[in-house]
Amino acid sequence: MEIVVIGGGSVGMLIASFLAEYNDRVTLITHTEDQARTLKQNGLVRKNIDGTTTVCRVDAYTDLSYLSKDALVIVAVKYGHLVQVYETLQNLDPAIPLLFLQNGLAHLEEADSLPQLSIAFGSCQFGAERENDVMVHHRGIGVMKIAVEKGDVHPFKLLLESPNSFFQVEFVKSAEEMLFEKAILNCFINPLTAVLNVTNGKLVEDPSCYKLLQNIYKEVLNAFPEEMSRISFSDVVNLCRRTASNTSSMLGDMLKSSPTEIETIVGAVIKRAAKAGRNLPILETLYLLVLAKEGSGEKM
Ligand SMILES: NC(=O)C1=CN([C@@H]2O[C@H](COP(=O)(O)OP(=O)(O)OC[C@H]3O[C@@H](n4cnc5c(N)ncnc54)[C@H](OP(=O)(O)O)[C@@H]3O)[C@@H](O)[C@H]2O)C=CC1
Ligand SMILES: CC(C)(CO)C(=O)C(=O)O
Repeated sequence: MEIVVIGGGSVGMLIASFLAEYNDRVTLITHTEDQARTLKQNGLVRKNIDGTTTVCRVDAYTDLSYLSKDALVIVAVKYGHLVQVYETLQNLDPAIPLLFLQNGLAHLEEADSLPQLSIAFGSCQFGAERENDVMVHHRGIGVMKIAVEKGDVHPFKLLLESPNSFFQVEFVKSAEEMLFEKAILNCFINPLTAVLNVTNGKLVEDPSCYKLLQNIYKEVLNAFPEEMSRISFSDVVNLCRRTASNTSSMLGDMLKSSPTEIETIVGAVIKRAAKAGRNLPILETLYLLVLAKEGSGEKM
């Protein structure tokens, strides 16, 4: 089966490189002709956690017009780019299975209304950082969780076949639960790293950041006692440690002066707390700080 990854950024390049290790029909859909051409010429280069380099062959295009009928399509663009991608997907064969890898909550309902019969959502607990058109750094080991929201689970099972222990996939039952838990984890890491301009590891190395993390944890625990029974404070600390050298995707956006995913991650969690009559004042402050920084257009 062909695997097509839309989005030649950090996550798209990283997973395409792992998938290409055991599937010789991996295609990346990039934004620019330049990136597609260089990828085809030079291959996709992954800088591994242990300092080694892996080069994989992938195909690359800027659109899906050539797509074969037996493809699995993985969407690895930022939330803000999904509107454009949805338009393309509307015109694809409904039999083509789709997997969405965005952080946040807003895309869950939106993607459900696409014509495709099999739709799954993923939650990536690894760190990835694109260096240039052909090179990506693997910045933290973590599983990719997948929940099949509708349709056939079978086409997604192919993702379980990776022989590489650094790329592990796990199936879970509820996409809603999985995405909410990941959004909560992102609420601890993404806005703080974006505001402070630090890597994920700094949040647990610096005593003041650590205290802030503890305070946010207490606040979120109070707002969502049931959901938080599945997320311990050590889960938060471990995610920071496992992705210590990563620039979070939100900080990455700030550094590029690109729109962040603050609404679909932190905004959505604050709204859900408000519905339950709970306030999240620390998180709301971070949310506003990110919005203010974004609005100022200041490059960090
Ligand atoms: N980076 C990380 O460590 C992690 C990220 N995530 C999540 O994964 C998702 C993707 O993030 P990330 O990979 O970091 O983002 P990036 O911005 O690095 O990558 C997204 C890529 O998609 C490209 N793109 C946008 N629209 C299209 C399109 N229509 N067709 C083809 N390519 C397109 C962008 O091109 P251009 O730059 O030209 O716009 C960019 O190269 C986000 O939701 C993020 O929150 C989850 C876990 C970890
Ligand atoms: C897993 C983590 C926190 C890695 O940085 C991430 O999801 C992100 O950067 O958006």
